[in-house]
Amino acid sequence: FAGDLKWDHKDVTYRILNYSPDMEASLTDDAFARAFKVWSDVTPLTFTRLYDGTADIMISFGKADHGDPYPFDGKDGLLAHAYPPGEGMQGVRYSLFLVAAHEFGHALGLDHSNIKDALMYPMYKYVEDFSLHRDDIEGIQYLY
Ligand SMILES: O=C(O)[C@@H](Cc1c[nH]c2ccccc12)NS(=O)(=O)c1ccc(-c2ccc(I)cc2)cc1
Ligand SMILES: [Zn+2]
Repeated sequence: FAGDLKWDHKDVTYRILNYSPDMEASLTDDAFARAFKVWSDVTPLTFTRLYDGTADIMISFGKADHGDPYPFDGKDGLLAHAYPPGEGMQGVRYSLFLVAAHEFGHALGLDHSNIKDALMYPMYKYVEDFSLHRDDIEGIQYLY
């Protein structure tokens, strides 16, 4: 995002408002906790989960039209997706952890990266043993 849109406090709170029917709640909680840890590992930020009231980051699963001007349009709602040329879906696997880590990067003020291997690259890419790219770390440490 343009400018330094960032949180003015380090102890950021989040609340999970609802769950997806396709995934066990405890797995979802764990994916989100691991996605926040990606960012707290490289900044002074802490992330605390709230169970009611208003948190800094309110997480909800939505489908197509979910009440904001950006209706989801992908098959599973969350992601817009275009497969590279070739037959079939080339074994596409979605990871809630990866998508959440990417989204939380935006929620912390990061825009997209033009480095293919960066978490903040605009195109989703499944990786087994994920780690932040230097560009992601430089971006978040510039802000916090
Ligand atoms: O990029 C996004 O977060 C959303 C919304 C969005 C579209 N353009 C911008 C520009 C700046 C911020 C957000 C968005 N677009 S999306 O098509 O739903 C999308 C979500 C996640 C990802 C993504 C997930 C995991 C990895 I690794 C890399 C990209 C790509 C695209
Ligand atoms: Zn993005």
